[in-house]
Amino acid sequence: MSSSAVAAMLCDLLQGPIRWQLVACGFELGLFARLESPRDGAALATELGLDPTRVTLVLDALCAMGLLDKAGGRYALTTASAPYLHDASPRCMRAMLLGMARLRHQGLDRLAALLRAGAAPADTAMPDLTDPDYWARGVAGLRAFHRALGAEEMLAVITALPEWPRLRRVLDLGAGSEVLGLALAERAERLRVTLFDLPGNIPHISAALAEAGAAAARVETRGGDYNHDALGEGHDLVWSAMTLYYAAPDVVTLLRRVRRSLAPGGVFVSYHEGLEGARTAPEAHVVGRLLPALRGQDLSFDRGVLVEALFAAGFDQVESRCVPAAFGPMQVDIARCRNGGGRD
Ligand SMILES: C[S@@+](CC[C@H](N)C(=O)[O-])C[C@H]1O[C@@H](n2cnc3c(N)ncnc32)[C@H](O)[C@@H]1O
Repeated sequence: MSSSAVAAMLCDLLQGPIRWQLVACGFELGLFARLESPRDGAALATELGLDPTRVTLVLDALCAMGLLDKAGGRYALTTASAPYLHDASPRCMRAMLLGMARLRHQGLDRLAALLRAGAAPADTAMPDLTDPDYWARGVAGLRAFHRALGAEEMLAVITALPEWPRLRRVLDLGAGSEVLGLALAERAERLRVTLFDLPGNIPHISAALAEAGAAAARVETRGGDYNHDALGEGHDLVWSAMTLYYAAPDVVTLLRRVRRSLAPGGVFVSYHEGLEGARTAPEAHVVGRLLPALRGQDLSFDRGVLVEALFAAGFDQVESRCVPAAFGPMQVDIARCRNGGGRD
């Protein structure tokens, strides 16, 4: 990076927290939900019991960010921002962004204190990512992520597989929500999809499936711990995205069980980050996941670790490539067995 680019980047850093707090404030006060059509800023403030002058300043700043339009003193969501900011939109990112902010920002204002020797201050304790209740609460956030952009990015990887036209049985390991499974079932009538997740998450996922359309009849849930409970068998595709961190006692053991759950000719696809440069890149993952890492949950995989684990688990063909994604580049590892099956 040139020195002038470094200077510009350092100046831009000052904007980041302000931009995020403006969006968080818009969600918290219900501003976005009231700006579907143009509204007078002062009238909106009065309706919400807020200070009209200060609300106008905030609305102007949201306009400056490109999230609102202002015309004749009236404010409204833009065509591009409305799907992500309006609560009634199926792609609203509210639950996702607020959940991710809790995970990624909590304790940020005490970063220096966290680096001192000794235990992290109790008041900045992070959620325990191995706690089943954490994920049950997180289904809403994951669903919002999947609806807004995640499922689309993942679907593109799956439908590009050479096996796609003949896939019938799919297992989504650590699914997080019903969104990807439903999108797959809607895309191809031949597909039967099993969503495997921790038991605490299943009622939330099943409830959403019960409200979904006809394709939901071909999507089933299975609650369990993928380290101990049966994964089923005869899968043409096992998909696992951003979940293998929780493999125990190690990832090779889980991947061996995944291989055995495949039908002859079946394929396993992993969608996880791959850190490079001695864990200094990509910036999106290294910086984005810093706070959890500082709490001792430095879970990101180094690039190549999962490829090695796949070979160790008995797969004999592994293709690996990097794809762009909203939260930073992701490594797609596609594993097959030449002997055509998952048997040892
Ligand atoms: C970061 S989320 C990823 C969700 C989704 N696959 C995605 O890519 O957005 C991790 C998921 O793995 C699930 N999970 C964690 N440990 C698990 C275990 N031992 N057995 C089954 N699922 C597990 C969590 O409940 C959560 O839904």
